[in-house]
This record gives sequence, structure tokens and C-alpha cells, in this order.
Amino acid sequence: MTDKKQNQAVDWQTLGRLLKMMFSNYGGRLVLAIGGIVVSCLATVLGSYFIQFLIDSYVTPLIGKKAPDFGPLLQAIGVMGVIFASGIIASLLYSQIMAATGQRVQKTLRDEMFTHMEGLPQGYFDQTNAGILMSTYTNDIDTLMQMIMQAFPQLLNSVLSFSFSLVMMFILSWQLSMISVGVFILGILIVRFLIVRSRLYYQQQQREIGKIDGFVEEMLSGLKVVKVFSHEKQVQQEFDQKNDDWQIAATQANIYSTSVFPIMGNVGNFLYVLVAIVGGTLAINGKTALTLGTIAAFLQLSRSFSQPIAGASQQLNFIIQGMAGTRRIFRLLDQKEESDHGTVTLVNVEADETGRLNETAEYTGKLAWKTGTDLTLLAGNVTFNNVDFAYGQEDVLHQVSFVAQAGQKIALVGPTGAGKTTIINVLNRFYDISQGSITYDGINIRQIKKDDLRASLGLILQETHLFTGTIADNIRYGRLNASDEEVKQAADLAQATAFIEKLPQGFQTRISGNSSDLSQGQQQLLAIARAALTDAPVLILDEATSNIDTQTEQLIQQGLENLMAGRTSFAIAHRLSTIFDSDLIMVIDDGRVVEMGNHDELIEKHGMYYDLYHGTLTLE
Ligand SMILES: Nc1ncnc2c1ncn2[C@@H]1O[C@H](COP(=O)(O)OP(=O)(O)OP(=O)(O)O)[C@@H](O)[C@H]1O
Repeated sequence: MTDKKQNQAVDWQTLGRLLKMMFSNYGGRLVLAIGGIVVSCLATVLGSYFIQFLIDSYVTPLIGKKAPDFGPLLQAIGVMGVIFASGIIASLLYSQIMAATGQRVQKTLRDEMFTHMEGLPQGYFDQTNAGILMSTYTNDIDTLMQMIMQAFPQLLNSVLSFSFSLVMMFILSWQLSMISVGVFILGILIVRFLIVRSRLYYQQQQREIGKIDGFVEEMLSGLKVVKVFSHEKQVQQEFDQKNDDWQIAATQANIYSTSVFPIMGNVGNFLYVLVAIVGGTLAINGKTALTLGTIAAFLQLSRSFSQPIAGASQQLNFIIQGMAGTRRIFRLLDQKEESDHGTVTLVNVEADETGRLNETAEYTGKLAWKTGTDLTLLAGNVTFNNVDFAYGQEDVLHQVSFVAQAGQKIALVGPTGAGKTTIINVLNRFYDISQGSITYDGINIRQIKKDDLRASLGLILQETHLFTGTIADNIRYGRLNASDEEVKQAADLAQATAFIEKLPQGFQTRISGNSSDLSQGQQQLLAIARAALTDAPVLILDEATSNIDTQTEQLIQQGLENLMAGRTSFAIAHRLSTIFDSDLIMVIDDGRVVEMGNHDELIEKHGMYYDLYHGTLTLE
């Protein structure tokens, strides 16, 4: 979106898309609501117009009569009552319809956004601030709903009231109408100035609130770091600055937008007085055929002619805010979902008496790649052939080649920023490589369905994410249909049972989503148990760097050893002590594999690994 477009009063493309979406889903309701608005406006204008008849045909003839008959007058007042009552009913109807429609659109869009977001590539989240994304779900959806429930119907109401009143006014008196149009043009010029100013500040206000959301999100996730470095004061100052920027923009936006009503109200009053004076003078001089009823009706109509201008300008502001939010919502919905052309799937298999593999829906603990109707037992051989990769323009991996054989323990070591995590990111296809190939049991990973590829790779990250629920629920996240017994076995294998059983309700103990009630070591043990339950044939471990007490560290190490037995594993090592027994150690530097071999071979080489081992080089 260009800046020019952002500053445009209304982005017609976005508006068109929104209206199309609303009409295609809720066409019937919207037509009914529009009908309600038309009836409500007509009722107001006709009611005012009727005053002319009421005075000229029913009230004036009664003046001076000795025994006046009020019957016809009462009848006429009754008709007027019916007109106004139908206006009230119609306006209640359209308000209700628009409120319900706004809520439905909100729910539909939120669902769509969430579903769509789940399909977006990792790269999108790496580049998008989570707070700004959150703000799309909350603020932008809110302003959109306000726009649909309030601004759209009231704007249409204002435009119709204005147009109907104008027609009626010309029918009553073209001279007074010309005066009104002159005053109207003056009003429009004032409102236009105010709107342009307030629009700029409203847009700025939305941008500032997005920045605040982003900042709060970032600070919440990094609160510990802030405390460790005692940076609370700087953070507070930075936050205050952002909050001040928001306040300045919001105040300016409000000053201009709230001036519109009082100013236009007074323009309306001015018009009222002007019409009364000019109309009265013309009637007294007998220059025109203006009756008392005509002047009274005209005065009433001049109100419903001038008031909508202020109302419409106010609603236009809400529409501008709503459109900015809608644009961000559509931008999220337009993000390209992760493409997946893979056809090879992962299935559970069991062997019959002859050793032939048969696919089964049951969990068997044995997996196979399914290509067409062919089944190949998943072994866990992974090969990188001259892999190159770049994040955008930045080349990160260069000619990376290695063979990880089924069941081998592979360790990746190297300085920070060397590209270890990136090797894992391209293996599970969070990102696609630019050159070379990666094969898994001889199949190019591009041919494997992404979900199935990822299901075959168990991931244990440095930061364990636990969800609000019981300990058992959290382990079961690894395989949702696992039985209690299987959950317990996984915890046993991960060496987690001892600490779990010490908790008040054992496996049924509830923990909170931010897992502050468990130590980091305990969280790691749960992550290992979870991965054990997933039973993925290939494991990826991003070793924790944090300080964990020696006893828990030994437990974790034992849990990992148990888990790695019989599986191909890739461990990103931050301490060399955990990788001495690896089958293959790859030393990565600046996106290249600079050395490869087992511990003894690499020590003999007297290269980078040797320097790391002897402390001449460090990993962090
Ligand atoms: N999402 C990303 N977008 C752009 N560049 C990135 C991204 N992730 C990593 N990089 C860059 O790629 C390079 C390799 O990063 P990577 O995370 O693979 O290193 P690493 O060896 O795992 O480091 P560490 O041990 O510190 O985790 C770094 O220069 C980093 O700045």
C-alpha cells in the first residue's frame, strides 16, 4: 500500500472488497437494513413537510372560530404520529440488523484470519511483530465492527436525510432553498478543513497504538532479560515516549473531530435564524406566496438538512479509521499461504506374516513413506547435497553437504550465527533452499507433504512451550490419542516421572501457560517426554544453554540418550561435553561445513574443533 493510498479519504478498493464480502454473505439482511434507513429518513422528512398542511389546512382555519371543530386537526395529528412511529420502528429495525451483521462479520473475519494465519510460512512470523499482529485481531477488528454497526448506516442515513430534505425544501420555496444551499457550502468548507486535519491524526493514532502493542508484546516476552540487566527505567522511558506520541496524535485527532459538531450545530442555528428572518420578511412583504405553515415546515426541514452534515463528517472519520483497520485485515488475509506440492505422505504400517507392509489407521509405532501405492519403511537417512540458502538477499548456507545415516547421532557445533539453526530450518522446510537438494530416505523433501515431513521430525527447542492444562495434557500434546499408560511410559523414558510424582496432583497437576510454576529443567524433561510420545523417527534437539543444576542436567542427558536410542538425531550443541560420543560432528562456520568427523578424528585434525575443545575458541 502506497502512502498516497493510505492518505486517501476512502480507499475505494478496500471498501469495494468489504462491501462485496458483506453483500455476498448477508445480502438479504443488508437490503432490509437499507430499506429501514430509507423509511426512517422519509418519515422524518415527510413528518416535517406535513407541518405545512397541519398549520395551513387545519390550524389556521380554526383561528377566530367561535366553536372550532378539533376533529380534523386531531385526525391530522394522528396521521403525523403514524408517520413518526413508522420512522422509529424502521430505525430500530436497521440498528438491530446492522449490530447483528457487524458481529457476524467480526466472527467470520476472526475465524478466517486465524485459519489463514496457521497456513502462513515461518518467514512471515520471523518478519512480523507479534504485537502488531495482535492489534489486527483486537483494534482493527473493533474499528471495523464500529464502522459496520454505526458508521455505514448513519452515513447513509445522513446522506438520505440531506437529499430528501433538499428536495422537499425546493418544493416548498426555491428562494429559501438557495439561501440554505449557500450556507451549506460554507459548512462543507469548514467541515472539510477539520476532517482533513483529524484524518491525518487518526491515522497517526492507529500507527502509534500498533507500536505500543508491539512494544508491550516484546517487553512481556523479554521481561526477564529486562530485569536481569536492570533496564526497567529505560524500558519505562521508551514506553512513556510511545504513549506520549499516541496521546499527542489522539488529542489532535479529537480536537479536530470534536469541533465538527459544535461548529456545524452553530452553522445550523445560523441557517435557522436566517430562514426565519428572510422567510418572515418575504411573507410580510407579500413578495412570495409563503404561508405560515410553509415557513414552519421549512424551518423544521432546515434542521434535518444541516444536521446530517456534522453527523456524516463524524461517521466519515470512523470510516477512515475502520478502513485503515480493514486494510490491515485484508493484508493479513492476502499473505501467501505456505505452498505445498508434496505428494508423498507418512502412514502407519504393520508387516504381515510374509513381511509385506500394509497401511493402517492405527498407531503402530512403525512409519512408512507412501508414494502412490508404494510403501517405503521410514528409516531416517538424511542427506544434504550442496545446499545453498539465503534469507531474502542474505546468503547464509553455502554448499552444505553431509550424510546422516539412520540411527546416527549427529552434532552441529560452531560459533553463534554460523547457520546451525538454519540447517534445521531448511530440513523441516520452514524455509526452502535455493540450490542443491535434501533427501530423506532417498526422497527429495520437496516431494513430501510438509505436515508429514514435520510429523516425522521430533523437535525439542531451547525454550519449551507449555500450555495451560495438566502435566498429562502437556505430554499428550505429542500424540493426542495416547493413553494414560503411554503418557506415563513417555515420562519414564524422559526421566520426568520422579519430579512429576512429587507434584501435589502428580500427572493431573495443572500448570499455567507461561510455565512459571516449573523450573527450566523440569520444562525440558516434559519436552523430552512429549517428544518421546510423538515417537518421531528423527529428532532435532536445540540444546538448552541455561544453567540447570547438575542433577537435573544428568536427568535430562539420560532422558535424551533414551530418546535418541535407535533414532537419527541432530543436536545443536552449545557445550562440547554432550557430544563426544556423536557418530558425526559437523563444525559449522559462516554457513559452511568446515570440519566433519567423530570426536577423535576431529581432535587429530588440529582444526577449529580442536581449538574449541581446548578453549582457544568459544561457542557463544
Ligand atoms: N529469520 C531470519 N531472517 C534473516 N536472517 C536470519 C534469520 N534467522 C537467522 N538469520 C541470520 O542467519 C545467520 C545464521 O543464523 P542461525 O540462527 O542459523 O545461526 P546459529 O548458528 O543457529 O546461531 P546460534 O548458535 O546463535 O543460535 C545469522 O547471520 C542470522 O543473523
